[in-house]
Formats: sequence, C-alpha cells, structure tokens
Amino acid sequence: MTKLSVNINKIATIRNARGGNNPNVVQVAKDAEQFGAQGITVHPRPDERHITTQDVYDLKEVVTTEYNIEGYPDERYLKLIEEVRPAQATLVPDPPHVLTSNAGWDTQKHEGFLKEVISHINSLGVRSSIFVEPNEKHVEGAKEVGTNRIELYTEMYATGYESSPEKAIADYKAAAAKANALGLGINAGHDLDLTNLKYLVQEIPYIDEVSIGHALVCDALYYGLENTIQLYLRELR
Ligand SMILES: CC(=O)[C@@H](O)[C@H](O)COP(=O)(O)O
Ligand SMILES: NCC(=O)COP(=O)(O)O
Repeated sequence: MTKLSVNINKIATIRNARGGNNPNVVQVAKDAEQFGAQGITVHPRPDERHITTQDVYDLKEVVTTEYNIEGYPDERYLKLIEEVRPAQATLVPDPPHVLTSNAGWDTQKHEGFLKEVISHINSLGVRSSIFVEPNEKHVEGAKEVGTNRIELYTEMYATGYESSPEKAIADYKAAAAKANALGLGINAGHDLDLTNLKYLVQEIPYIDEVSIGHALVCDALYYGLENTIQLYLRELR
C-alpha cells in the first residue's frame, strides 16, 4: 500500500508569520503521526522561509515514522543529512529562491554530480531519492546514478488531471513502469490533493509513498488535521 508522508512546510510558514511558536511544528508532526501519517516530510529551504535548520534537528527527536528531508544537495543540506540521518533524503534540483520546486533532475546532464552525492548519502545508511519528471530517459539515468528511489514530480499530472485524467497520467505510467522494471522504488509528490490522488494510485498501484503538504494543510483548515489525514489515507486504500 502507498504510504502517506505529510509535508509540514506550510505549518512552519504560518508559525513564521508571527515569529513565535504557534503552531508548534514539532507538536504538529507528533500529532500527524498519531492521526495516521506514515511519514513526515520537510524541505528546509536556504532562506528558512518555512522549515528552519533548527526545526530539522528538533524533528529528529520526535519523528517515529519515516523522516524525509528534501532539498538541493549543497553543503548545508548534506551537513543536515550527515547529522540527522533521516530515513530518506530526497534531492531536488531547485535553485535557492524559487517559489516552490519547479523541475526534476536531468539525470544525464548531472550524472557525475548525482553519482557522487548519492553514493555519499547511501554510505550514511540513508535512503536516497531523486525528484524527476516523468521521462523514461531520466528514469534510466536515475538507475545509473545509484539512487534507491525516484520521486515523480506530479505538478504536470495535477494540472492536467481536470481536463483529461487519462492524458495527464500517461507519461507517469510509462516512467513508473520503467522505474519498476529497473528495480527502483517510486515516490510521488507535488500538488497532489483529494481530487487527483486516488486516480494516481489506482493507475500506478506500486507507488511506495506520496508526500503531500500544501493541499493537505489547506484542507485541514476546513476539516481539521485528524479528519484530513484520514481523508487522504482513505484515498490510498
Ligand atoms: C519537492 C517538492 O515537490 C516540493 O513540493 C516541496 O517539498 C514543496 O516545497 P514548498 O512547500 O517550499 O513549496
Ligand atoms: N515532495 C512533495 C511534497 O513534499 C509536497 O508537495 P506539495 O503537496 O506541498 O505540493
């Protein structure tokens, strides 16, 4: 069954708006796990606009499910991975000031760099995953660079879903089938929500994990965090 990792970046965004500790990111992570989340994801960006470096260390002490840290593998990120040793490190190729993640890795172009970084991460006993677009060549390249998993960047799927779910999923099915045949684990994330999640996992049932943040936190404003997590888990059953 596909696991749900709750991305709590947006909880930190709300906290940072007033500079205090409300909502408490650590408590939200603990509660999310108690409400059924099977993982906690954070993406500590260099400008600390939501998750801070301190949050990453504080969360290490409380996350009992699967701790997933996303980010561009610069010196700062790799230091965090070395010191925190999360369950999973997800490498994302985004430059420092983008609004949100906006591309997957070109695994051919960055082959040498990725090989070096991934072999270091794997040697720490941390599972590696790299964010990729649904492109079979990039999936083949992912296998070459030694990553344990890929994370399919689902923004294009989410955008296309409303007009044609079949068209929107086609490239993802092909990329996932390729990854599966190559023995890579498969995660997925970005802009997944209660309208598009079920179809994704119905069509690609061997997705190991989805990480969901923005829509889930927005839904929690209406339904509460506990109900919302249950609603997302229901889509994954
Ligand atoms: C890697 C990825 O897909 C992103 O969704 C990311 O984790 C979200 O980051 P922001 O919350 O900063 O938009
Ligand atoms: N890896 C994707 C993620 O963690 C959450 O993305 P989003 O749901 O905030 O778009």
